[in-house]
Amino acid sequence: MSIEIANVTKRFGSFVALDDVSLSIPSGRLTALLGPSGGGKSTLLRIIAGLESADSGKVEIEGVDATHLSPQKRNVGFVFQHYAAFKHMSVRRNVAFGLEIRKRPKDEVRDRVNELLALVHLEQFADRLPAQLSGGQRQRMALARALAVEPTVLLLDEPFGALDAKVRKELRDWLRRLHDEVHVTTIFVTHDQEEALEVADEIVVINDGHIEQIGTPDQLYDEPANNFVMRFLGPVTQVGDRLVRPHDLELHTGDPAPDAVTGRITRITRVGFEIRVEVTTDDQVILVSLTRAQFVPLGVGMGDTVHVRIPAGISTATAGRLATAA
Ligand SMILES: Nc1ncnc2c1ncn2[C@@H]1O[C@H](COP(=O)(O)OP(=O)(O)OP(=O)(O)O)[C@@H](O)[C@H]1O
Repeated sequence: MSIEIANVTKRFGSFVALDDVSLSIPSGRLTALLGPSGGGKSTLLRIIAGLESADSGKVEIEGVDATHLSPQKRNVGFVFQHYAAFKHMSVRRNVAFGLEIRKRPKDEVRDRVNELLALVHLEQFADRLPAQLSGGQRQRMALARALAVEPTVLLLDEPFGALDAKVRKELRDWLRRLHDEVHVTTIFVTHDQEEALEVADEIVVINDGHIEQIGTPDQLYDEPANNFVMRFLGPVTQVGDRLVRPHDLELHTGDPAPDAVTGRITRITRVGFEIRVEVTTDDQVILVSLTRAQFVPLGVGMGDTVHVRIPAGISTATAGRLATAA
């Protein structure tokens, strides 16, 4: 285990930002801290970095008690949402900075910087100033700079948060590939469930100062520990007293299956490859998500009567607890 967090509590005045949090983060993995705004993700990351100190509890990094170590002594690299580069220095010099202040030999610095610029695909921009880069390129430079000093742990706080959706997506894929190449233990904060599901080996869901669940993307998605995780990880809809994912539902016409509920189609929306069908029953509105290939053969339209059922083996939640459909 690379990072051990034991019983960490952090208060700001009377507000409890982290409440007795314990967590093991494995070496060499890409771990996401995921949760809603204000839940405590950044505070936890800053405590690992040494930028904030816990009121109680312990932080261990690679077997060393880091609880009272300064950030410089923890050998961590950071990248934040708005990365502060040295504006008057070229990309190359920005990346070299950490090595130069450590007085590493010139040849070694040059070779390492070239290697890092290649890794983040910025070789051709080495002599530009940071202001001459796009937002995505600047965040890649920030990552190269953080990696230059070979940190034990790389900490990323919403590193792509300020970028537009398309660039975010590209950088996400790129971060995953980069991590597969360098394998440095990486922790990144995000409030975007899709980003966490796509990139992380392991996800820690943090809400209201405590951990709701830790698991792989599949575990969280398929076996959410509670309603909060189920709702946070993806869309849900309610059928009777059960929460279920809209794309897990089945729609049929004709005679209703014994376990189906019946309603009328009150809305049909097409979003890319997905068809969202709203079915209104006597007492609820159910959202069903189908592919075009599933929807077209049904031959249904607005106002038609349809039956909705939860197929066997689908993970559902009831108010307050989890159940699996029989
Ligand atoms: N220096 C501080 N002084 C007072 N309150 C703080 C301070 N830093 C954080 N908080 C509070 O602690 C709570 C947790 O903040 P934190 O930044 O860890 O949340 P987060 O999960 O990272 O949210 P976001 O995604 O919005 O950054 C918030 O309610 C925040 O207002």
